Amino acid sequence: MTPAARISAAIEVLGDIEARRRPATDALKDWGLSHRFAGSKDRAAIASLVYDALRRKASAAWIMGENTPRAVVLGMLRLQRGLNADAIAALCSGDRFAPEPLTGTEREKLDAAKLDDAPAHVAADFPEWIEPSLTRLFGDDLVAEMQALTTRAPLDLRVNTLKVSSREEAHDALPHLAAIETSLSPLGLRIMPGEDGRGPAVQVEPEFIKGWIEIQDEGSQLAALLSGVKPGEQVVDLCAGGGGKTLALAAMMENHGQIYATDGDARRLAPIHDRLTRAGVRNVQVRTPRGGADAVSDLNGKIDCVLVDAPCTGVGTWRRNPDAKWRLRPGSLEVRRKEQATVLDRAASLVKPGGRIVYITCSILAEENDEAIEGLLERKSGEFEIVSMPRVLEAAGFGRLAGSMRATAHGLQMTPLRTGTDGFFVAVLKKR
Ligand SMILES: C[S@@+](CC[C@H](N)C(=O)[O-])C[C@H]1O[C@@H](n2cnc3c(N)ncnc32)[C@H](O)[C@@H]1O
Repeated sequence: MTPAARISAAIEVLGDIEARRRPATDALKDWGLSHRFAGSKDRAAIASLVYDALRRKASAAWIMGENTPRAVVLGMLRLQRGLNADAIAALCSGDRFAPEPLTGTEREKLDAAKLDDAPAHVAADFPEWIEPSLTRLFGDDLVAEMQALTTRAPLDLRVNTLKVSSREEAHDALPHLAAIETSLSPLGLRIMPGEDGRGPAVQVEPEFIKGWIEIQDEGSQLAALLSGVKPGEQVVDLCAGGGGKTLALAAMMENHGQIYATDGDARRLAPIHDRLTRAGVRNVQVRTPRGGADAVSDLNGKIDCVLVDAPCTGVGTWRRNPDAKWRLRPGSLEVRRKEQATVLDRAASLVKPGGRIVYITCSILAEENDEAIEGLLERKSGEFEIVSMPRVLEAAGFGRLAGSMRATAHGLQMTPLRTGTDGFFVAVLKKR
């Protein structure tokens, strides 16, 4: 397919996403099924155009003065890909499979491409209704912070110290990935996205299959490291899901002590078994819930550290899932908040006196971060105290990071702008 034909395809897919209000992955999959002639490079290029258009949907529509899929794709080519009006006109030739030629107005709009008067939620591409929450967190940095969340995310790897002695060893074994060492996590390797937005297929690397490396955002690595878990501790990973954090905790504990990994949804736990084996983890008991029964009821009051990697809106991962932001609704935030209260209450009964709850979300919304913590403190009046973030950072050996992370009322906020990671929140509560 020509570059112009790929743009036509991206406009078509975007139209499908809008018309049927469906996730981008589904629309792209359907497009691929009905256009079997398109090769894998074409599909990847089209997906990349669609995701970039979703990243800049509001600002692209603003500069074009209309909200059609064509306008959004054209505006994105200008704003996100940096093409000038001439380059875009050359692509829109009207030839077979190419988009129709630019109208005079489109050309003028692309030439001007002005966002100066755009309101913050347009200039930085987020739903207007979350602006009050974001303003409370970011203040004057609102636009810069949210614009950083419209960029493409790198692919981060965590080096598994149960299998490799050092990050350097893994790095040296994978020179063709052109990875760089992450600056904050001592275990991270970072692969920048390619021109077309694609990353390498890390899962086929022999080192991945041997368990030397895991795919994990640097922010997620840091969140696990800030838990400060140590060899010999009793730990519950209450929302373990596919086990991303569980694996990181097991490596920190050097396979000593015990991690109980569970999740409210048994299906989410399914991949964890293979991942534990591949990573050489031997200190994890997977507790799969059955028939609605609590899988860790025997552990009440016995646990040193309960990790709550809470269900959340995932606003902090919008670089990777840009269509999720346009589907976020107040109702879904409310549902997540109730789930967060449930998991925090469950964690509160598992932790022993003197033990701690480490609360993590991949969100930047105060409603599911500081406010979730405030909710627990109120419900369990006097039982818990916040561990101050300088202490958490010092204890985990990360005192030097205090300046890069944003301190909130009760925890720490990582963001693409401040830490170059996904937007992660971490708070630590100690049981008195
Ligand atoms: C952010 S995901 C976990 C990701 C995982 N820890 C990782 O690092 O790969 C949140 C998880 O919370 C689980 N969850 C939701 N409500 C829950 C509940 N009441 N009890 C336990 N887990 C729950 C979801 O099924 C989901 O797997």
